[in-house]
Amino acid sequence: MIEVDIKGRVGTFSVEADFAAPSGVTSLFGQSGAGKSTITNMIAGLLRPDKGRIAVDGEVLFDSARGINLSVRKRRVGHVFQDARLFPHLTVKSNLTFARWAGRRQGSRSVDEVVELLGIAHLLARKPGNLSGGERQRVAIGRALLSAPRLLLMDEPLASLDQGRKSDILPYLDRLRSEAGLPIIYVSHAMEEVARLSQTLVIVSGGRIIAHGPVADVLSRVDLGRATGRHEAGALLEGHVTRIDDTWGLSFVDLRDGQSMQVPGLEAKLGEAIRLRIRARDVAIAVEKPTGISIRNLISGTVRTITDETGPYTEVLCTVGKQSLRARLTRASANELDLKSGRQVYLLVKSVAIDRRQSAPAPAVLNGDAEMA
Ligand SMILES: Nc1ncnc2c1ncn2[C@@H]1O[C@H](COP(=O)(O)OP(=O)(O)OP(=O)(O)O)[C@@H](O)[C@H]1O
Repeated sequence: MIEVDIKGRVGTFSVEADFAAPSGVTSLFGQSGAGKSTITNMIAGLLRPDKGRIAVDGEVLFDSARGINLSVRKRRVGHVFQDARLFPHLTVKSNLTFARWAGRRQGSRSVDEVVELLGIAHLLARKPGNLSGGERQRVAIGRALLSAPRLLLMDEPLASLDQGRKSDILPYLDRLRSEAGLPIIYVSHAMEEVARLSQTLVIVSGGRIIAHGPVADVLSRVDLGRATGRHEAGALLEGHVTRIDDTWGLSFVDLRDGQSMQVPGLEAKLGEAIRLRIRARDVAIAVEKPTGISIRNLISGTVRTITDETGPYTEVLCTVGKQSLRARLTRASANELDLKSGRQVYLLVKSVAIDRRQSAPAPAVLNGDAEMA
């Protein structure tokens, strides 16, 4: 459990952050300059808040009322930055073992375990200058893990990588989330990463927390508009792979309400829990079941809300079983179909719109609903 309730400033910029998150990955998401790094630097002990309290798993790192302000070292926060910040003159192995020594305490993980977790065994003899950006970041994550942290703080760890390298490293982050067994704060302004990795989402804007909670709940909030980015806005659906059709390369993912989605090219095993991110702009709505159509996913749902916008677009939030889907339509279409709260509709999702980057193993628990584990 991470508990943050702080007020502070850097220069003329003030932050006020109050959120609590259960274990797992908590993402801080916001536009550039929103205050994400300022908040994380306060958690790490690199900046001092004016007042408040920060605790991780009941261990108090900062409490102005009680005069507690642990040093950076005593906080035991493993910090991974956008640039890997490895020692250039040391080999990968020495970078890793140095971290273990510098942590001055025996962590629960051995170097071998961390090397295996991050797939960096073949890099041990090399120096950072001879690694790709993605490899360097994996070593940096390994180094942070070996310093025996109680919290892992990752500040835009993929921001300096191109799309290909990002896709290479994301599966390691999925593994890290499920196997590292420590709370992770993940800072990003890439919705794709945040939606894939997080259990808890914290939206930062203008130095304030404007929303926080289970990631699927926050992403289904159409009122957050600009703060979550309209172009990338979407919802999460979770389910298990119930059937794999090798002939057509399709996996069937149940939506826990008797319906299923067909996803192409999914590298998942039968029975595996999967999280799918469906962007609002990839969803269309029909008020009657369409026939003679190439779209394979016709999901039945109920309109919950429609945003009241003045521009050409509107967003329609629909309930699908216990989950939500968002559709971005023109206001003219929504008006023509007479969409209203409570109306039964069909949500049309092109299978090709759900690409592999958008589909990932589901974290252990979403929405705190044990049934979804
Ligand atoms: N040392 C500083 N002195 C004065 N102002 C600062 C300092 N550090 C950051 N700021 C300002 O505080 C605001 C928040 O910066 P911060 O780095 O926390 O944002 P961010 O959300 O992490 O952005 P990005 O995604 O671009 O890294 C910005 O307006 C920034 O210019």
